[in-house]
Amino acid sequence: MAGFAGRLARCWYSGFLRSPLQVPALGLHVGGPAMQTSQKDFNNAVSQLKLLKEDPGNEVKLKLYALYKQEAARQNYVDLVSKLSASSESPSPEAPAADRKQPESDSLVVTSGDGITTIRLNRPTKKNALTTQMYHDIIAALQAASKDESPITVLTGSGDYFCSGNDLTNFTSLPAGGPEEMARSSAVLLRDFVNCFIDFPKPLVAVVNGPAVGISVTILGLFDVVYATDRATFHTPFSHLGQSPEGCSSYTFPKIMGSSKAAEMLLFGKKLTAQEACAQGLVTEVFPDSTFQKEVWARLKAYSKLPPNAMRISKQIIRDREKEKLHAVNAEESNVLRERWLSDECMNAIASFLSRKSKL
Ligand SMILES: CCCCC/C=C/CC(=O)SCCNC(=O)CCNC(=O)[C@H](O)C(C)(C)COP(=O)(O)OP(=O)(O)OC[C@H]1O[C@@H](n2cnc3c(N)ncnc32)[C@H](O)[C@@H]1OP(=O)(O)O
Repeated sequence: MAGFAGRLARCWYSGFLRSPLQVPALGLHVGGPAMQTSQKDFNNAVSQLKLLKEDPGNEVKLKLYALYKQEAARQNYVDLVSKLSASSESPSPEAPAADRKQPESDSLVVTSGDGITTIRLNRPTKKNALTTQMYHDIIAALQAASKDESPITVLTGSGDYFCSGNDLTNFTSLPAGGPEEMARSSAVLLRDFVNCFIDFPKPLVAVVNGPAVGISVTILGLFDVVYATDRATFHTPFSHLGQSPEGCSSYTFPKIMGSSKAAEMLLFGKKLTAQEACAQGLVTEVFPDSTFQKEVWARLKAYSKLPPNAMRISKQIIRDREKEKLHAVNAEESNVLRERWLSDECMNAIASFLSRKSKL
């Protein structure tokens, strides 16, 4: 395990040295004197760090990484304020649901309107990669949506991606219990997250606005309807990452598309186009990107006027006999992944992505 911690520490350190200029908003003075470091001071400090002859050790590197993250938090602050200013200039037709506890982070936006509750992944600069906080927020949003007034619930993304899957930097926040504790708590969170989709009682629709990767693809087997832009692709590169299938895909994908097509995706990471995913039954319908939003939302608004109890009960009849099986599959997949996350294959793949050596 020391090897893993060392590898990640090296990644963090090299990432920090590599990307000082990716830290924006340094000139913004939002606090007291201690916050008033100028861009020049910061750049000087980074240059000095690069000149150090001796490795400052893991403890110092972790401190540097934490400070670097604080600067990233300032950027989030600026992004949020500009988003608030933008939304006060152009009011959206959808309103945040008043009776709903809003997500902890602005990386998830939940709105309700026209009989539809929309859960929007809102981290476009990171291709909507799912942070640990986002998993918690999605769980809370689904729980609230299961009880709200809207007959239909939608999951979609902001920007050009639907979602690039699990945020690979989630694995760098090692808790006191080390990698084993990180793997254990991630497996519990994964299981709880997927259970919410298995148990969701109303029509659940994915509006796939762009490429989808990893867990954002596998959970689609638990949705009732999946609409995709023709720009979308569907990619589950688990073997490339030393990982294994989740989201009940080891069960739903063979059922939906047959075992050999499922194996090509889940074992070999074959990326499907939207048309291929539709031909194989994972996607309900594909729309041209130019009319995607207009056509899909018009259709969903019409569907949301159907009697809600009839839709719920029909979903129950379709899905309920599978629930027990799905819960068992989810538990098994989460346990297997817990082991996988501690494997050399997985650690090397994550370290390689974080040090920018690899991309899908
Ligand atoms: C509770 C835990 C549950 C865990 C469940 C497990 C799930 C398994 C999976 O989901 S496996 C899938 C994991 N995802 C990936 O491996 C995708 C990694 N990302 C990429 O390969 C590429 O970023 C891309 C192909 C998605 C997009 O490439 P493109 O060139 O178009 O864009 P950039 O690479 O420049 O991306 C923009 C910035 O976004 C960061 N980013 C994108 N995806 C992720 C991600 N999954 N994790 C962390 N960061 C991601 C990327 O690093 C860029 O950041 P930067 O601007 O700071 O450089």
